[in-house]
Amino acid sequence: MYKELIEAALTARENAYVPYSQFKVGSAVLTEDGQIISGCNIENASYGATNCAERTAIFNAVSQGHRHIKALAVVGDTSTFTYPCGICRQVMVEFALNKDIPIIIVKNSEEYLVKTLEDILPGAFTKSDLDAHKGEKNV
Ligand SMILES: O=c1ccn([C@H]2C[C@H](O)[C@@H](CO)O2)c(=O)[nH]1
Ligand SMILES: [Zn+2]
Repeated sequence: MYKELIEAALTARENAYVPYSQFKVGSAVLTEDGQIISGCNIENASYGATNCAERTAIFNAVSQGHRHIKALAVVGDTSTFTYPCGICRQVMVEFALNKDIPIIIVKNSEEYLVKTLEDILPGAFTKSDLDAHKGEKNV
């Protein structure tokens, strides 16, 4: 079922720009209209400017006009499962169709785990928290 998304993440990993960590990561997202859009990690000599594969894939989708993702796959470069970092989890929440979308943690094309976004970032801070604040503010 997730085969195409996993293959897109594996292919995207080939373009990872990782001169500092040598740790290649690939990711792919499924858009609301069924497109698959991918991304890789892109490092920088100023390490903090590095962009993870998951955010590259999401930002790539958003910059092509998509506002909601229905699923995301991520694959690292080891014999273990690579989970998304905290910043990427928060960015996923911003653009996910809902908190139950599948996040597919891939080891290789045969071995993967399927979690939900709520599983990996329970009780996330969202736009609705800001909306609640606006409604309650009395200055
Ligand atoms: O889920 C992850 C975890 C790490 N990285 C990248 C960031 C950096 O380039 C390298 C090492 O942290 O891996 C990702 O792209 N996604
Ligand atoms: Zn990340």
